[in-house]
Amino acid sequence: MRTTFTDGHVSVTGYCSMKKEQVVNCQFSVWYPIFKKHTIKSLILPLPQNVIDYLLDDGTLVVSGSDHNTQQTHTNNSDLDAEEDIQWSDDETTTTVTAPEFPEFTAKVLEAINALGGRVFPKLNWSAPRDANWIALNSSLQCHSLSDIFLLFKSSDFITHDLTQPFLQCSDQDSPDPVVNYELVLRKWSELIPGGEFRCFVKENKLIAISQRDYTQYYQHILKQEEQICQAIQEFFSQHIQYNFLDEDFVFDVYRDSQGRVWLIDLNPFGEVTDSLLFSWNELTSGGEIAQEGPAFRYTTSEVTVQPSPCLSYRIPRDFVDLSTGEDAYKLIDFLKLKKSQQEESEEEEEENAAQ
Ligand SMILES: Nc1ncnc2c1ncn2[C@@H]1O[C@H](COP(=O)(O)OP(=O)(O)OP(=O)(O)O)[C@@H](O)[C@H]1O
Ligand SMILES: [Mg+2]
Repeated sequence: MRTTFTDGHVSVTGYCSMKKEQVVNCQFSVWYPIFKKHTIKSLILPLPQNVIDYLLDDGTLVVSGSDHNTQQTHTNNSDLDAEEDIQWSDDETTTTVTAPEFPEFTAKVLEAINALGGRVFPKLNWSAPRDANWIALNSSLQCHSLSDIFLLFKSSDFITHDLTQPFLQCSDQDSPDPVVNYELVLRKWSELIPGGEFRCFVKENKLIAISQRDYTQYYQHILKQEEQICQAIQEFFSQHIQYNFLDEDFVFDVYRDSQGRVWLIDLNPFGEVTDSLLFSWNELTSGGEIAQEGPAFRYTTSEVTVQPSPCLSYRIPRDFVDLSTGEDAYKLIDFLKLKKSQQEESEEEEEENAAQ
């Protein structure tokens, strides 16, 4: 969920009157228990306040490597003979940048990651850090440790949006903001083929529209199987989703796997915080041509309309910008250190694998 979307769609506000309650209902921990059987296995961990504070503190991007078993050096002077140790001193006083440690939380997260098979997709109450995948060593949202998760979360505007202004675009601004209990959502990593993902718009409990999710690409199979796809999604909706959610207006995302089985991926508020993809919010709310008979189904039909990836515009590395303006050298240093330790670790793994 986010406030702005720089994908060429014109963002016009005021089409729908999304309420704070609707946003509350779309939190992962609200919908997951209802639709557990039809979605990817996930675990929810409450986020302690000190972890929230750390995620919001953009003074330093310090990511602890302690759960990686790498020897990060937060040192006293006696260790300084190690070649790689750098001490940042500020005249007489020595400042050592220390990554905060959250031993209890780290243990819980690692346990959850292991229970989910060692590789997870992380989210907060609403959003995944999709705008930050470029920063990860593997350029993916796949995480193996808490430091992988922290690096993505601290680099993501979508995550900051969840933490600071989840009710920004709601029409009932005069009412007090509902209390949000922040949660770390860990989902079992699943190799989803982007061409199998669709976004479905539900208004007054009626499925009115379906859009290809990755609309920047042309997928021939969608064109070929238009009927079957639309049919499978409609059946999934009427059998498992319709009337089972707390709201009558919402947006749900599905994945149709290679066997044709449909899975629920996410639930989103029916409103402009949710990207309307190949529709416009005006169309979806005005009740015009859409959904006279069954849902309208839209997908990209040729290479000609292929557009650049919507998240490209998020890829300006904030840390480099800050460094260039001289505001915070530590950020870049920590970032580079982290990259280095991850690199070394993956090299070690490779060596171990090679040795076996
Ligand atoms: N468990 C998973 N394993 C691997 N990839 C996943 C997993 N869950 C989701 N994804 C991928 O990440 C994308 C984004 O996931 P999700 O919809 O949960 O994020 P979001 O922040 O709610 O996105 P949006 O802002 O579009 O609603 C999905 O379209 C899918 O491609
Ligand atoms: Mg979503």
